[in-house]
Amino acid sequence: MPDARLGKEVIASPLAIQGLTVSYDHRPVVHSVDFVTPPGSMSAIIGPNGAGKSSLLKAALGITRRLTGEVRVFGRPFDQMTRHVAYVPQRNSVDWDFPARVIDVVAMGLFRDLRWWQFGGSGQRRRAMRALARVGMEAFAERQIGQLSGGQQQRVFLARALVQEADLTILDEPFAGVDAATETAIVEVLKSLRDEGRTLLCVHHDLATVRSYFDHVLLLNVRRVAAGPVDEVFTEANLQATYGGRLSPVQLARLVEPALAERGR
Ligand SMILES: Nc1ncnc2c1ncn2[C@@H]1O[C@H](COP(=O)(O)OP(=O)(O)OP(=O)(O)O)[C@@H](O)[C@H]1O
Repeated sequence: MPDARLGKEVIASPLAIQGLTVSYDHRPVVHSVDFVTPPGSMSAIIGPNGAGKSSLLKAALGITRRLTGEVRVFGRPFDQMTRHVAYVPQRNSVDWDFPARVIDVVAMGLFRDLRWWQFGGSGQRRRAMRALARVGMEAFAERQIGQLSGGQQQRVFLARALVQEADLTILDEPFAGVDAATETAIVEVLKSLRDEGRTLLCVHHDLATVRSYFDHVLLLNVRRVAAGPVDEVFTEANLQATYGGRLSPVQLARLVEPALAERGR
């Protein structure tokens, strides 16, 4: 049962982080962060290099134990909820030279749901092929993963998360190093998942696309600068605070009020 001490918002939330501090060698790289993702939302974690974005994700996923504070997935500890969470790591964190076919990598997303005698069944292959079709990669099913382009690799990773049919999907920089067409394709898939009521949380670096891709945002620079709906939180003052005043007034105007910047040309 969910912890009765926690508020209703935390119990209903796909991911609720309270007072989270992550430290390496006694140095906090994430400090006292509170953050709640609303159900059926697409949220971005934004912040400069070294702001603690990946460390926060690792804490949320139970990958690092160097933390204090509380992380709850639908009101429960992550360990009890792993079936409900899919994770798409950074593409460059994986050895793509490992000999494996695309279809096998995608089907691996199903393994935690299966008993050993169910491995290799035709049902799994069908589910993996459906996921590959959703990201436009069914023609590559038999290819070795080492023969794919960066954008194709990212689509395969997304397909691997899709077969899990998770309620919460966490993605670490899903658009890093992909071309515009692949980025658009990935965004469409993510938005369709959100429209099905699923929740997505992405580490994201491109400030220019925050407004069109996401509905909620966490601005992070070791500490939480602000969090909430993009319309309320993605403001000039909050961006300056997050990036330590390193964005020029022109950059800020374009990011915060793109329509106004367009008209002023
Ligand atoms: N395993 C580790 N041991 C020691 N320090 C670490 C470790 N992992 C990360 N750090 C440090 O923690 C800080 C936050 O790193 P993190 O990777 O979480 O930031 P980030 O916001 O994801 O950065 P980027 O945008 O560059 O990916 C950095 O100063 C980094 O050097």
